[in-house]
Amino acid sequence: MIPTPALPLDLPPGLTLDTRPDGWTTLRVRTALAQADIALHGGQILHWQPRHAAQPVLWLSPQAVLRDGQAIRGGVPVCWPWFGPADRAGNPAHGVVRTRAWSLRQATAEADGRLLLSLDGPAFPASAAPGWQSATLRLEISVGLELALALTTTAPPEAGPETGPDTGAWRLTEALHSYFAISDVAHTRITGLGGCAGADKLQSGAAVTLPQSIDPAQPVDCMVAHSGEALIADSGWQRQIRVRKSGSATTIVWNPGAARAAQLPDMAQDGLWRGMVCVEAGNGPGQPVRLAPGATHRLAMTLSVEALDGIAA
Ligand SMILES: O=P(O)(O)OC[C@H]1O[C@H](O)[C@H](O)[C@@H](O)[C@@H]1O
Repeated sequence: MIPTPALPLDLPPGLTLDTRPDGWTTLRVRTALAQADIALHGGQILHWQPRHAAQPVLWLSPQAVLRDGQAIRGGVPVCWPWFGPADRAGNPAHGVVRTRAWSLRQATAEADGRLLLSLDGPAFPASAAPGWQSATLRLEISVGLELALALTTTAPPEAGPETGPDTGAWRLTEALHSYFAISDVAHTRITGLGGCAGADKLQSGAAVTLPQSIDPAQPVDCMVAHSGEALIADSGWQRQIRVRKSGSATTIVWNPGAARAAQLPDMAQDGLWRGMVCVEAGNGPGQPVRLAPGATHRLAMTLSVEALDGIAA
């Protein structure tokens, strides 16, 4: 069933509703500063391109589908209230909100040309994520020459399941799982994570320390302790994408490579994996957030794109 989106009656200039041929609704932002498309399904930004960028900044699989209960492959999926595999059988990876309908709470056009959107997280049954159904989740999106995303969690008012020093707290893992568009993995390097330590998911979670320059032409799936910025330098498109973040103690770097991509939904088409890389802002299982009942936490990410200075080999 395609949910009917709840929308404010008056949309500001630059924001329209787009009903796609498959019946799903996206919010379409077209301003003097940038263009963006946002699906209410998953509260997921699918496209952002500031006016000075010749190419979209976010990658969206041409095979992606908007389907109830399914995640959209690309853009910035919201992983919440867990990142990674579920801790109980039958639950999906990466939480319960990337496959459900969010609602638009507010949309405003700012005097400086930015368009601000505020989305409320979806309802979900208690069985999907026990206790979390009484949390409040909100995503704020600022579309302009930069793209800023802020995901705010207010923990349930009741005591959570944690024991030990944080008895009664809620354990949250999460990510803004950004997929970036690149000209080709062969022309791209990721920097800013050199020396950061964490887990290599390709080696069953073995300890890893990242090099100064990551070559995404080799399969990579690492979650490392890192709270600074990362750069995605692309000599093919002569640009670099800057990923800044706050409230995030983990950065996740992922490219599946050819063999794994062939097994993944919406990535199997020959060569699609070469045009994307994920550099994600989160709080992973190695650095979970523990929230007292009713406490608030804000995970934020700001993206910008600029001419390439040089590429680290
Ligand atoms: O296929 P999905 O459930 O969307 O997950 C896609 C990817 O997300 C993250 O980047 C993880 O680190 C990967 O291990 C995972 O494969």
